[in-house]
Amino acid sequence: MSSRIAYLGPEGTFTEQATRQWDREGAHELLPVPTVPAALAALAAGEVGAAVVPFENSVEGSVPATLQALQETQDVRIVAEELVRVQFSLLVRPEWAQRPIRTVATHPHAAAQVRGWLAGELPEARIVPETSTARAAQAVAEGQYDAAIAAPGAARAYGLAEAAEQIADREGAVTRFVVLRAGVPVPPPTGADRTTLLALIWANRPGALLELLDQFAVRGIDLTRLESRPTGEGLGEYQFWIDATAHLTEARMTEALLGLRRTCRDVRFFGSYPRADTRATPVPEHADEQTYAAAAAWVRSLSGPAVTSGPSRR
Ligand SMILES: O=C(O)C(=O)Cc1ccccc1
Repeated sequence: MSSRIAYLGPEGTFTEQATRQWDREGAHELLPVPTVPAALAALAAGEVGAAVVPFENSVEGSVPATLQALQETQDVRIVAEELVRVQFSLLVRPEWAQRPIRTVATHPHAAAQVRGWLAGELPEARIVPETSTARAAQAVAEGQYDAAIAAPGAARAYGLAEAAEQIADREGAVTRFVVLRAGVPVPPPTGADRTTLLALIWANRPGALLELLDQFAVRGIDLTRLESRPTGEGLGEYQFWIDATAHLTEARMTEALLGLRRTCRDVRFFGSYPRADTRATPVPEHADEQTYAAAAAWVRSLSGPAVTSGPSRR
């Protein structure tokens, strides 16, 4: 398998920062690709061993292009996640610093996070969506637009000047990136793990969403993201992306998956992997491994000679 890593490029994206953070030792060759589907295609073709894509932002929510591309893939697993603090600068060609800014290019997720600043400072400018913030910076260097909104590092990569720094409407935004691989086993549990699922519920079934949520609620599993996305099959046909803070091999998660599989039209498993913040979510006593094991032992014991009292919990 290739040891190269594809990432949403070109050079200078936030995704590159996430990729370097994951490839701490710089052991892998990094391959910038223009779009998320291109990263997944390189993975499927075996041209790279892993792909890093933006997934979710603390201000703007999920990255729809990533969810869409993942919905269309087969056999891709999330094996890790990385968190990157994002900061945005307005980049211009140095020789153009005094010219009026009529066009500003950036990634839609970045545009959404600087909307207030743009409305105040450049109310007349046309905002042009690009495939990434660094692609926007590169296009400014090529003369296609007057300015780009990108990471400060993109200024260095493309010889641009920072006309304004720290322009996000909300400070401290964090983006979550996922590392994808194909045909690999699930990494072992660490005690602070996340599982990503896509569940397709039966349409026109009252209570179907409540039933889905109940699979987690009764087993003491905390959800960190729940997102409805259209299936594309027709109005009212929805599927749900779920991030749950438990590992596939934990009894409470295994049982929740059994429940989902029984009650949903389809369930796709996108992986169990360590949480980047390494924060372990407390497990309620009724849902921890020992309690599940004790309960299972009790059920097994029932087929033997009559028991006079129930088990103690531990
Ligand atoms: O375009 C980039 O630099 C990306 O990596 C995608 C992105 C865009 C805006 C916020 C976070 C990630």
